[in-house]
Amino acid sequence: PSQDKIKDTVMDPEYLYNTLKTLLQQVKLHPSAWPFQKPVDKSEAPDYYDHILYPMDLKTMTERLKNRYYCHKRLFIADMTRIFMNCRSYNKPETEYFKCANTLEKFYTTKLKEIQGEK
Ligand SMILES: COc1cccc2onc(N)c12
Repeated sequence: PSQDKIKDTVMDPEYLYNTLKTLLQQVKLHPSAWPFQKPVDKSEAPDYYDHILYPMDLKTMTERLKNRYYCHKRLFIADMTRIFMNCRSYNKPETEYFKCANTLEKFYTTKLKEIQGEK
């Protein structure tokens, strides 16, 4: 039993890492992910960083995952949610970016629930 305990504890970080890696990969491959692959370029939105204080993107999340920053699910969820919140805060509802955020968030939330074993 004690041996199991040790294995279980060790497996957790690896299990979390691999689960988040798969989820992030699926999100990055989604057709609506294109606006979020890299940090917003100032040349495309000169005032973006005046409005958005905590930018986030899928490339940064990939680096954070690799650096083992996501030691708990909630850290991953916080960064992913920020991508969508930033987009909906800076862009108007009728824009392509805003629509991509909603579509991608629906996909992401569905995948997350599958992992968490929710119905
Ligand atoms: C290429 O993505 C952009 C370009 C210009 C403004 C933007 O706000 N949110 C974005 N994802 C965005």
